[in-house]
Amino acid sequence: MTIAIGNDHAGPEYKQAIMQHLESKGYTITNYGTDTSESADYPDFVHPVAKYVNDGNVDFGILICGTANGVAMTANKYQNVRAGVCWMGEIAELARQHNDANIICIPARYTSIPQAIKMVDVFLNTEFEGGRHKRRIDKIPLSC
Ligand SMILES: O=C(CO)[C@H](O)[C@H](O)[C@H](O)COP(=O)(O)O
Repeated sequence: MTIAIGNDHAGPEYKQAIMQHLESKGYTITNYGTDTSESADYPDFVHPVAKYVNDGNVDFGILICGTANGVAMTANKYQNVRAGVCWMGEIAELARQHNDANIICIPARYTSIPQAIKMVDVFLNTEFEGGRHKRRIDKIPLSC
């Protein structure tokens, strides 16, 4: 499974821990985030991650900023992206089961690294349920 990951200055440690965890499990990850705590602008790394997911070049994206709102807002500008803000395992599970989310957005300043890793594991290992949820996600894109 291939993954694109990105983060701003709020989350380099979270990104490193998630990458280390996933690489030890055999995932292929491309890193578009910053590796320092120097102030950075989240759209600069969200666009490459979201574009890769949007174009089907990777299976999933992982985005990290302080609240997760900025990265989610930016990523959801892309037609084929469904980016969900997640703060606990059950929300990450439902983001996949009900929303077919293809990017998980993690609020580094409001969750722990172990919790973030748990959410990512759940997210990557949960299938979309389809059915009524497929009908609903098909209504998300703007037709105008
Ligand atoms: O949470 C964020 C965007 O939704 C970002 O992580 C920003 O860093 C956040 O807005 C805080 O900004 P600051 O420059 O770290 O004060």
